[in-house]
Amino acid sequence: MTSSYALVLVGCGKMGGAMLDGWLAEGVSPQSVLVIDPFAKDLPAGVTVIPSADQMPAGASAQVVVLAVKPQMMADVLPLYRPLVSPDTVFLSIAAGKTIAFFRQGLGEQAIIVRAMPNTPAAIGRGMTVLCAGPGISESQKDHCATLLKATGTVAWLDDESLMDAVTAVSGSGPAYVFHMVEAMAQAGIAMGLPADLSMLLARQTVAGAGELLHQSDLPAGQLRQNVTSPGGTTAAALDILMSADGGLPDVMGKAIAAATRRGKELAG
Ligand SMILES: NC(=O)C1=CN([C@@H]2O[C@H](COP(=O)(O)OP(=O)(O)OC[C@H]3O[C@@H](n4cnc5c(N)ncnc54)[C@H](O)[C@@H]3O)[C@@H](O)[C@H]2O)C=CC1
Ligand SMILES: O=C(O)[C@@H]1CCC=N1
Repeated sequence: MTSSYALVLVGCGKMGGAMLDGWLAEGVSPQSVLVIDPFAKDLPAGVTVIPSADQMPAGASAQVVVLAVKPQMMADVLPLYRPLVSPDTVFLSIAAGKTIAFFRQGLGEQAIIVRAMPNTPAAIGRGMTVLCAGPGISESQKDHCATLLKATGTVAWLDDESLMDAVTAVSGSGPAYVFHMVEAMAQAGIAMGLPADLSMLLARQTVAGAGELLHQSDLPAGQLRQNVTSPGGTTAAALDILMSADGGLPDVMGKAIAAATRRGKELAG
């Protein structure tokens, strides 16, 4: 077993697994990746997996250690990875809420940390990741992290770490809101008499198609919305409800994103 890894992925669940899929699809060599996860299953061929850090080969080193376990277990897991701390190793956390200060406390002040917030469309190269760098990181290490995450979609850097909980609330959790909208649209179609299968197909294809149009078009979302909306027509009737000043979608979305941001701050501790 080689002991010098380009990537060590600690936790290969829904998000870690999505990122791994994205990396492998973009040509990262499976042999350069070590996954550490006691419950990992269905891993891509060629990727080495071990159940726990104590089974790492002696003297193992890594360019990037991606910390992708639940925030609630991060404090227990971190001390196991202190042997990997070196000036040449970046610890890239994707955990909601957990701060750079928290990782420097768990791994030691010398540890080089990047706090990242990806989302699950990373699995198909259409993710959105925001990165925030801790002290001591070199420009080439920042470039390396950005290149790694660009393999899974779009990347943005943020200087003000205090905004990472808002980032998490918008783009990290955001795919769930969109999937829930599909569920809600399908349910509403059923209420209007559509067969369940057809209603789900309509809702799913409409959101996927609208997402793709948004992706490929240069027009702002508001213009794309107006392009659907004939004066006095069906869309306008629906938007009167969704855009109502009193309890419309902006109001509900504002409350939802504020709740997610608050939860991120709670998870910091
Ligand atoms: N699911 C999502 O859409 C996103 C999740 N995140 C963050 O990603 C992290 C993981 O979340 P999910 O993938 O959703 O959770 P998950 O539960 O699907 O994955 C966690 C993985 O950690 C593994 N694990 C448990 N104990 C371990 C240990 N001691 N050592 C190594 N691995 C261990 C589990 O077997 C599991 O495969 C969280 O910190 C979350 O905040 C960030 C952005 C989006
Ligand atoms: O729900 C969560 O806490 C994680 C972080 C962003 C998406 N999933």
